[in-house]
Amino acid sequence: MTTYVIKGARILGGQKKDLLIRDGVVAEIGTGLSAAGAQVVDADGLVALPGLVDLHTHLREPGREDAETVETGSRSAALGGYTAVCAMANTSPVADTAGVVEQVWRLGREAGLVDVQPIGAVTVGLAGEQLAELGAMADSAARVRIFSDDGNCVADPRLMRRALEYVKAFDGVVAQHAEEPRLTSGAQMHEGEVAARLGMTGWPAVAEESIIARDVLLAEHVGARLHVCHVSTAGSVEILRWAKGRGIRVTAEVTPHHLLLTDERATSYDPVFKVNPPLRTATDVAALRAALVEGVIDIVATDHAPHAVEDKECEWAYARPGMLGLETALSIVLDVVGDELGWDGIAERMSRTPARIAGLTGHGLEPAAGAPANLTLVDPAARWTVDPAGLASRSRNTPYAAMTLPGRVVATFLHGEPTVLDGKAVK
Ligand SMILES: NC(=O)N[C@@H](CC(=O)O)C(=O)O
Ligand SMILES: [Zn+2]
Ligand SMILES: [Zn+2]
Repeated sequence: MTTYVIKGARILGGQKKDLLIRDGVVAEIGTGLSAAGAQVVDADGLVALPGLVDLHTHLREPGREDAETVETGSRSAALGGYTAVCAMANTSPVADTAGVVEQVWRLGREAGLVDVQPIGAVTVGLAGEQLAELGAMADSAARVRIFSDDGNCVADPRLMRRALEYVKAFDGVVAQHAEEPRLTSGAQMHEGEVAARLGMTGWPAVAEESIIARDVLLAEHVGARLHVCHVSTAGSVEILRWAKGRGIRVTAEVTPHHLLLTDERATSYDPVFKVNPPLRTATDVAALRAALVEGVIDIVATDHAPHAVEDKECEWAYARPGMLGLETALSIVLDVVGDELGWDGIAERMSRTPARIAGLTGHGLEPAAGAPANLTLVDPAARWTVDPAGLASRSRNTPYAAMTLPGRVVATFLHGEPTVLDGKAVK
């Protein structure tokens, strides 16, 4: 293994330090460091963050390798500054058995670009009828701790209760896609003024909020951990604030796109803006930003949802919901709440807290002597323009095409080896 000396990176607290990286760990941290045969990485002007952790990524393998593979999604993640991603279970076949989660976990190891932590399905085939073999997935080599039917809501309250009871035994967590399906049938976008103007069927905020309200009460009743995926409304924030005030064990994520974009984008009829839950109003966006800064929403998760051209470049009504996120997440977060959060807040919401929720002990750690060397170096002064064709993802469905964004990932280190150097993937 190569030894690296990262020279003059700004670490949290603002000091400039050198980091000596050897045998997968930060061996030394100080000033004027050098080591025989070491490769020097000039980090003058760069900020060192703990490697980012994404709690919500769709990698599409097995089943839709034309849209993304574990390898291409992992490369996207590394370029976005991530060292770990949690891979959602809505693959084909669904990740509802020990066999499938172990396959995804193994593919992640083989790609070696980020740590891929599979998420297991809550119900067999995401059908919402029968609990999947949660215990077997937890005991497998993939050591699954997060369970989600994401894409679908676990709508049956009795199944949701049983899933919460089951995962409590091994301190697992159920990550809910909060969408009361009876309130969203045929929905195309956020139910509101814009949908009325466009004549599209709406997805009302209450479809999300009613499930979150129900689930925090179930989590309280059971005493188990609940995680709420992609929170998108101001009302959801109020329910979460109430639940946290009561001491209910609930965490929540918001996506970069829900922090930036609104339902006005649908007026373009460009399906790149079709996503689940839908883009909401400017009032919702403001509430989500404030909740993330305050900590009512714990983390940013990308909900990176690659889709093949034929599933996205078609009429709005037929397009699949979802958008890319891994390569742009940090820049969007810096753009919308960077000043309020500061670097420590960014590290908290994009690395430390997601690592803690997922139980990924080697991630989300400050660079310190002896800690696993999972870190990312960011140039806060750089700006870059998003070119869909230049992304490492196999898909092209970014809503940020041609936008110029702040902050560039210059290098990412995974277990002491670079996956990204000079802003380019190493392999
Ligand atoms: N977010 C989306 O719009 N789509 C996701 C599913 C999901 O996250 O619900 C997908 O798998 O494409
Ligand atoms: Zn979802
Ligand atoms: Zn998702």
